[in-house]
Amino acid sequence: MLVHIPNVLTAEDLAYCRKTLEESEWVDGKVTAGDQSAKAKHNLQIPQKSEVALELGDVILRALGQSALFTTVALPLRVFPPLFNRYDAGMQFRSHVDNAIRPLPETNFRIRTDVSSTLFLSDPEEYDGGELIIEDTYGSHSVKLPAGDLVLYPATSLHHVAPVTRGSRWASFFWTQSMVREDAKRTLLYNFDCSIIEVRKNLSDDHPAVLGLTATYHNLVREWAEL
Ligand SMILES: O=C(O)CCC(=O)C(=O)O
Ligand SMILES: [Fe+2]
Repeated sequence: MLVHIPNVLTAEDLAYCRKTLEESEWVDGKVTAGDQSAKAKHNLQIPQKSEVALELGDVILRALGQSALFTTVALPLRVFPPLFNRYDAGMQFRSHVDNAIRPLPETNFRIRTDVSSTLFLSDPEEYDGGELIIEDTYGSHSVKLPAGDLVLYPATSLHHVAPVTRGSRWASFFWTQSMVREDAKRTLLYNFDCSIIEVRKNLSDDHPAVLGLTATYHNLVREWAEL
């Protein structure tokens, strides 16, 4: 399931991220790529362990923590520290699938990448091209969002970033290990949750239908969650 979450970053957080990134040093993006994707990847990144990446990553993690939609869509167990990339004119990231397992920097932990995310830091008017194109069983989806908005998609998807032909596209990207590994199950839970929210607009919280649906939602999570 592909989900767009608007306004994950406030205007202040966005301005702070952009200003800090403007003053930072960028390196070749191949540093965090696997073997196949290194050949496909032509962009720049902020070094993963730099203070800037850690500091701005925390700004983003804090914002995600306040997003009920992120929680209900991703059902996060662990979120990889956000990374930052940039495509200037002529840069692109050809078709690839993200690595399944990623070591968490400075720890002995690894995460399984279930959900991939891009948080746009440039507005669509600032560049041409640079669409994130995601393939699924229903075809290709082209994503180009306002700065501060997030897209989540299954990490199992083939995807690419189209060549930027004018300007520069800046983004943060990261992966989430979900409590629910399968996209199909996460999609069912998300749709179920949205329907409960709709029902609660018309029925009181102690109505037997609300109680029953809420109990079933939690019991499905209990059935499917891996912690
Ligand atoms: O820049 C993006 O939107 C996606 C980046 C990407 O696919 C990756 O780094 O694996
Ligand atoms: Fe990717």
